[in-house]
Amino acid sequence: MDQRTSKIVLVGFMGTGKSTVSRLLAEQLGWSRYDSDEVIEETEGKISKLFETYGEAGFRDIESKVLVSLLEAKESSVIATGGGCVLMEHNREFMLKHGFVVALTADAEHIIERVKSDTSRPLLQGDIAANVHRIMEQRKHAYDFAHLRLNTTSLTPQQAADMIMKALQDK
Ligand SMILES: Nc1ncnc2c1ncn2[C@@H]1O[C@H](COP(=O)(O)OP(=O)(O)O)[C@@H](O)[C@H]1O
Ligand SMILES: O=C(O)C1=C[C@@H](OP(=O)(O)O)[C@@H](O)[C@H](O)C1
Ligand SMILES: [Mg+2]
Repeated sequence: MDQRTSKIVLVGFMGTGKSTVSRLLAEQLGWSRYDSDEVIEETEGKISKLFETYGEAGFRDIESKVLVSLLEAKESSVIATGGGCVLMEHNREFMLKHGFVVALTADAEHIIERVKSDTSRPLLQGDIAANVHRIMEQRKHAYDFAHLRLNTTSLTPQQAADMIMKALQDK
């Protein structure tokens, strides 16, 4: 990890709490916070529209560019990524090089409960439960590369943030 600046990068499946926990962590650390999905929506438009117009591959290209720019910025920050950005090897390498990468996990049933009334994730629309199970199976090892894994199934977002803070102090 580049020692000139510090970055905490949260990765994990949709609904594991990356966006939520990143807010708490950034507040606790007094660091900036970025969420790649929010940056994309501010600069390029709604994620569902981007999937419609450019397909998933087009969205991934935009996402990778945003991720690289956030990781290269010379400031300490907490970065919440979208759940699929880990699918590109280059992104995984870049995250490991520039930050402390924390993978949030949760079991499928809790994830379904957390995301079922949210229509903002195009990959989950339709039969949300079936889509969660199918994509989780496809990505079952996708988050294994992280420096740290944290199962949030029975944690509140604050407890998850506290455990990440503790891991940083013990590092
Ligand atoms: N540890 C948790 N326990 C219960 N609900 C959670 C937890 N973390 C996040 N949530 C809720 O789950 C939903 C998805 O969280 P979010 O932070 O958007 O996940 P992600 O960014 O990983 O997709 C939100 O409604 C959030 O409030
Ligand atoms: O896992 C994925 O492929 C995606 C996750 C989403 O972000 P969250 O993980 O924050 O839900 C968002 O980037 C997009 O809908 C695609
Ligand atoms: Mg998110």
